Amino acid sequence: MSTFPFWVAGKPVTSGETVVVRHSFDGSEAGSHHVPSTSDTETAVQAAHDAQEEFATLPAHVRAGALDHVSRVLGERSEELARLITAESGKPLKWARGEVGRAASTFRWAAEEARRFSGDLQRLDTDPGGTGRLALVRRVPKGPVLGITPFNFPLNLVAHKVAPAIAVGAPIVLKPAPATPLTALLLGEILAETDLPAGSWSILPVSNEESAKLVSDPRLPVVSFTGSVPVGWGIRDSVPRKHVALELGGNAAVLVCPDWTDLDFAAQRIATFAMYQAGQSCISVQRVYAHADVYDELQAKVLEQVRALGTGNPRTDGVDVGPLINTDAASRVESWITAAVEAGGELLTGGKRDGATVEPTVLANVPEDASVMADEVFGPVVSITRVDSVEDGVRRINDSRFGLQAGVFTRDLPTAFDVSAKLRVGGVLVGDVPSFRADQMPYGGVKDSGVGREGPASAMADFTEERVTVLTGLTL
Ligand SMILES: NC(=O)c1ccc[n+]([C@@H]2O[C@H](COP(=O)([O-])OP(=O)(O)OC[C@H]3O[C@@H](n4cnc5c(N)ncnc54)[C@H](O)[C@@H]3O)[C@@H](O)[C@H]2O)c1
Repeated sequence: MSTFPFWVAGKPVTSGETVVVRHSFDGSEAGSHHVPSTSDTETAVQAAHDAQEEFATLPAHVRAGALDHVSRVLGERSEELARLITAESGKPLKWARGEVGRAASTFRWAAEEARRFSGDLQRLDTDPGGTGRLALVRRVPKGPVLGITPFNFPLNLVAHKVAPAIAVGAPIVLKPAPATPLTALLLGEILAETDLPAGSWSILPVSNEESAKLVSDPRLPVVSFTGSVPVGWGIRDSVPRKHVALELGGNAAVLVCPDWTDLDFAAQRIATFAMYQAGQSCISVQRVYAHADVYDELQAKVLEQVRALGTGNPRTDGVDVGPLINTDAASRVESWITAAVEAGGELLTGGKRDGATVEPTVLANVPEDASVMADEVFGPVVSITRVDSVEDGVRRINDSRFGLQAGVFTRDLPTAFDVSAKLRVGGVLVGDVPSFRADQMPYGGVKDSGVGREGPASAMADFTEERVTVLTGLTL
């Protein structure tokens, strides 16, 4: 098993202290890493601060070239990366392979955006006082970025912090999740092959306490956080004068309208994306509202699909549903299922736990205030509820403190527009489940689910601000 160095100002660093990362399925060793000391962290932050000007003025083609290199090597080393993701996160191999492909695409899109990222030219003589004046509006980095990432996508969510920061020339200090830091540290090897300036990137697998100190460090004025709701909003509240973007959790819902006839397709999508990654995705399908006209047939088909999923060792090809990140998480999910049944919900399949693995579970007609409905399950559990009208479904989806994405199965265009106008979420998928994200589109939530949008173009806008240069005495 490898022992990974951490990265300070683009250089690999080892220390006297190492930590072992274990596989949640069987406790085997996934690898280990060196732990940064306080002085390593200080060196990384100061280097980011000192690198600002050099990085911001580096030609765009150099930044884009570095991003293209990372994208290409991610593709070349995809199997090695996928196996490491599986080892440290328990994610089934097929999903881990998909994640590497997504990360390669994120770096590639960031490279393309870096090439077209530019400013604006405004003539100011539209008012008499502006005669002979021209404004050059450039976007410049707000300053070094602190990126903090969760355990569930150890590579792609790291890519969503690192790639846009490089694209705009903002130094980044990346703090990966304690449960899954190894893939980010392996990405460091690939970043180190580029000729990005020293100080432009560091990867520090530090504790939550050290992470909180980084949050309050004034040399890192931008915080881009993906993770849980309480930690995210706690960070934002603790540093009101910083620019803090939050990509947080949800209890994503699907509405199946009475006109939708392809219930096999809807059931297959619902089953797959309720259970993929054992439900540990911020846009896993958690709540399904099905119109009474289609409810019985849909429920039967979802059950059939869920029962057909392959569960077990995530390292085995063909396994769809593996363990949760640890036994504590699985116990919590199990207790929420029990509470839902005690509150009157019907357990249609699943419900049992073995170590960190929870059986794919389908519940029906659970009261809206049960945790499996109202909170974020982050486990392989989906609840199906009968509704009498599309309006009732929209009302129930909106009656949530979260608002990340939602799905609506309809082929009726006016209904699609009406529902997507009324749903209070960051994104609506028409004809599909909400568990879709592409790098070209803005991605993020409202309400407790966060603030700000990601995707290379959106994050690049978020990491920068406008700076105006007014040229005077010109013939326009
Ligand atoms: N919206 C999105 O794009 C998105 C994507 C994936 C995951 N998530 C959410 O992430 C959550 C699961 O991830 P998790 O359990 O790793 O989340 P978490 O909040 O426990 O941890 C996220 C990161 O924050 C760090 N951290 C924890 N306490 C901190 C503190 N006080 N100060 C600074 N840093 C601190 C952790 O070490 C980790 O790196 C779920 O809620 C999920 O919905 C959201």
